[in-house]
Amino acid sequence: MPSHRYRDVFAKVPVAPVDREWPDRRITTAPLWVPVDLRDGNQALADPMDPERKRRFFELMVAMGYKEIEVGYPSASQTDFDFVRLLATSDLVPPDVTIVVFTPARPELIERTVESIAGMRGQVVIHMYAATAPVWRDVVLRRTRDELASLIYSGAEDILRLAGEQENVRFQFSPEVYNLTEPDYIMELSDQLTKRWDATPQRPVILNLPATVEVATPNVYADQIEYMDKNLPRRDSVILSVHPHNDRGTGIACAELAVLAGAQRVEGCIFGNGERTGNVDIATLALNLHAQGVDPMVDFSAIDRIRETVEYCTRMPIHPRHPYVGELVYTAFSGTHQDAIRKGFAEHHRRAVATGVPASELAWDVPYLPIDPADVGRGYEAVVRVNSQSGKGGIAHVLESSYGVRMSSAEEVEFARHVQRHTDETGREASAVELKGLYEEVFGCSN
Ligand SMILES: CC(=O)SCCNC(=O)CCNC(=O)[C@H](O)C(C)(C)COP(=O)(O)OP(=O)(O)OC[C@H]1O[C@@H](n2cnc3c(N)ncnc32)[C@H](O)[C@@H]1OP(=O)(O)O
Ligand SMILES: CC(C)C(=O)C(=O)O
Repeated sequence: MPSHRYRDVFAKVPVAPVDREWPDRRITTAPLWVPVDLRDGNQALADPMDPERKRRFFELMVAMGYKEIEVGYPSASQTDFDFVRLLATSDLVPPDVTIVVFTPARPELIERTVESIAGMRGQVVIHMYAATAPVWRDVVLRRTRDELASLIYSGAEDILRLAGEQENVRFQFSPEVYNLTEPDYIMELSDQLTKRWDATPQRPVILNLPATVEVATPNVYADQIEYMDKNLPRRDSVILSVHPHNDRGTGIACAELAVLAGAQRVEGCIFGNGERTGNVDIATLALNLHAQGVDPMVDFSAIDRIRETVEYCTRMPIHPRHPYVGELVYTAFSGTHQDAIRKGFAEHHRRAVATGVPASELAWDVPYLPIDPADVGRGYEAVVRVNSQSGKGGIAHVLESSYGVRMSSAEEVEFARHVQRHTDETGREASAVELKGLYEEVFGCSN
């Protein structure tokens, strides 16, 4: 492998030293989640969402309780523009939901973006971006630092001129590929933008710091965020936001460490659609909080319905091992896992009876299941499934939970031998019905 062709992040950009505090902190409240499925997710699809899909996805996000939603790139396509117009002219947006529209720093596209939000009654954020990292400056935009800064300030002034008088409008800036941009440059841009946009605690500016392409271990991103948190001018008038992608497969860790490091707002996609390996998965982030006893402030109690809508709108299936939502994530095939789960369930129900606390409210300590599948609307039928990797505990659990069949310890051992022979022969999973048939063959009746 020609690994010598690549350099680590430290060879590409100065990472400012920070007296880091994030490793000692804990997350005790949910950040503000901002789903960008209708923009960053949408732009990565082979077939972008049609109006009906956009609307269905938007309604899903509102129903789940998201309070700020990026709804599109209105200057990109008529579909995007029309969708924002639909939101501006209908009652689809509840009063407590803020709409975000996305634009590059190009005057004609800013104008079109502002046109799209005319008449919007609720809160709106105009989100302007420009790539600030050296390779993008030199190769893509072909501008020096100063020239690019002028382009950004000019975009900021255009936005202010066209929409600054609208009291329901706030401003956001994203230095694209923040994680590869010099910190002093971001500091300078941020200082100028918060000054020009007149950021105040009442009308804060959102500074969104994207890991547009993941390039380093998550601790480096956390340091980069904590540095901004500690050094940004007008910090109390800035909402510090992050936007991790998942190129190294560590988008979740980047987002979590960034929140520890001071990020107040997290952009991502539900189940992680997005450019290349995706945006950070804000469903996993939310349910990670839930699993630590922190209210995620969004509702995943019917996760399969959410999955169906997301799959329909993106036309992409969700992997069976996807955290919290995958078909197999609450299922054990292997014997010792099944045995532990079975004992864990029994103990859980014993404690429920002993304490009088309903099983659905009782503290959860069932081995191998980080959360109770019922919290996300899953049943228990699929928790234990049987194949040649299974053992007597799991087999007994399936028979008991599906048919109320209880075996003695000796019967469990004997029956497991028969099942093992059967699954070894077939090489497949044995369903509950098959197990019942086998049981009747072996013991001659169903008790
Ligand atoms: C990290 C992100 O996710 S960024 C968002 C990416 N999303 C999308 O691109 C989806 C929607 N985009 C589009 O529909 C189109 O790209 C449009 C309508 C915005 C622009 O289309 P076109 O005018 O045809 O330009 P094109 O797509 O080739 O973009 C490249 C031009 O934009 C310029 N540009 C790129 N980013 C920015 C920016 N943030 N601000 C200002 N100019 C920019 C480039 O320098 C280039 O200009 P040049 O042609 O003078 O060299
Ligand atoms: C411009 C920002 C928000 C973005 O989409 C990215 O950098 O990935």
